[in-house]
Amino acid sequence: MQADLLTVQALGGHGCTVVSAITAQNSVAVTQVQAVPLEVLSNQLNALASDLWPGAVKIGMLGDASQIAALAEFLHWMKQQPKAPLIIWDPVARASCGSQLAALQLADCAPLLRLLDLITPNANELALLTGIEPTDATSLAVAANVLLKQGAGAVLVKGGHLHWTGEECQDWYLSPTKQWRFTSSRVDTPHGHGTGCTFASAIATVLCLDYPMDDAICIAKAYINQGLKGAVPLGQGPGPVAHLGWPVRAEDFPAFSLLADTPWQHSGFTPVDSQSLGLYPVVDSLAWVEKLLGWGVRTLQLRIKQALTPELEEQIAQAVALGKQANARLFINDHWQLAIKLGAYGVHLGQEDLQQADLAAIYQAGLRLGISTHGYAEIQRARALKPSYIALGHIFPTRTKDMPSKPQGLTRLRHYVDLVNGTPSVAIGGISLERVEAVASTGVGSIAMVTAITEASNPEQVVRDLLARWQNA
Ligand SMILES: Cc1ncc(COP(=O)(O)OP(=O)(O)O)c(N)n1
Ligand SMILES: Cc1ncsc1CCOP(=O)(O)O
Ligand SMILES: [Mg+2]
Repeated sequence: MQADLLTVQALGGHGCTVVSAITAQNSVAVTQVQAVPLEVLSNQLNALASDLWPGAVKIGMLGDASQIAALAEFLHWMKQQPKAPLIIWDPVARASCGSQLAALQLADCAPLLRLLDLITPNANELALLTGIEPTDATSLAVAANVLLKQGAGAVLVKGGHLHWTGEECQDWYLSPTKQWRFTSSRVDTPHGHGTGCTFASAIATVLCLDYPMDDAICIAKAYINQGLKGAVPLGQGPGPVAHLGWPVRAEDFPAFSLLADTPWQHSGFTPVDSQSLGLYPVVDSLAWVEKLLGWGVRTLQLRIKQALTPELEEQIAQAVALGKQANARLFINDHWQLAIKLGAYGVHLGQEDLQQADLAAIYQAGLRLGISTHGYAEIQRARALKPSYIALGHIFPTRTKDMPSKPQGLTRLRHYVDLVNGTPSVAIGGISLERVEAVASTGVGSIAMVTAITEASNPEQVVRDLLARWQNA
């Protein structure tokens, strides 16, 4: 519980606690576990809920089956209220010193499982709950599915005890619609007391700060990695994981992939010839490409959201020829086959496009590749592909495209610029002339935009002003 509160505090949340059991424990052993009476449990829950409604509830060890039932009843009520909290359960069975803390029986847990947005068992807890040892990817998925069938929204199997993954620590996220893997190198330290609680509390806190689940897990994992690297011995057993604030070092973040992604080793897409791509208009016609090149633009994108037709091919062919003549960096959006066929400078692909496109063909053809991202996890997925640039968006509200994600804002953009760690970066979404200096101050290498140019009453003047402002920013 101390680890929970330190984590919530360090990541910018405010934590309140409900004690389910009093334990006598130190870094070496747990010598007593005494569940509190049900009345005491429910009085604590009511006291907090009537005062400070939570954005998320993180549950740790529960004393016995009657507590699980009482808590489930309370959370069921909470879930029906207007601002239902997210509920995350770290089903603690053992302390990190090895002592048994609680027995976990699936039948007892069923009323709670169906209320969960996320459950975060390690390999032992998953096996205790489901009776299935996760000895490989298949058995892990079968075991996780047992919990999903009980109604849990998602299962994150923590990789600390998944020894078959070798030097890698892999955390597996499975929900009815999403399957992800978060991979880090194992941190070699005996000091990891409180790691499980810290991880789940970090996820809960970051979700409360309005990050999506994939980002919350990514940030929580980076928080754990930096905390393990910074852990020092205190007491005679494993020292506590350190609480070092919002993670910012790229090396602490896990790799992120969809389970459907095919691993692929290569030395990196052809680089762009400048760390800073500068002004990057995104337009939907050959006529715009021609005008922009004439006004001095040297990075641009042809984004025609249309199926492949001979007319489209002709437009793209002419745009590629114009781009070459002007020695410009012309990226083709989505239509990677045509881009390869016509020898374009580069291709821009989004996260969904990555699943359809033949990346190896783009790589072998020597085309540059830009990838869209909308947060920490997608940036990590993109980084693993070693693209020519990474686009970060959408920074401000945009009318140009329906975005499933929320605007990122400048603070997150600053963090993302650190995370891309040297890969050229592009900011996109709602960027206008007035916002150039603020966006440039984040250190991002380029500003991409649509309507600030295409809907301007004097686009040529706006482009010339944008070029000048970027130069001076
Ligand atoms: C520079 C840049 N950033 C992001 C996008 C968006 O790409 P994507 O997510 O694939 O969406 P569509 O543009 O295809 O609708 C982009 N095109 N360019
Ligand atoms: C294609 C795209 N991808 C993310 S935001 C965006 C549109 C940006 O348009 P605008 O500059 O008009 O906000
Ligand atoms: Mg696309």
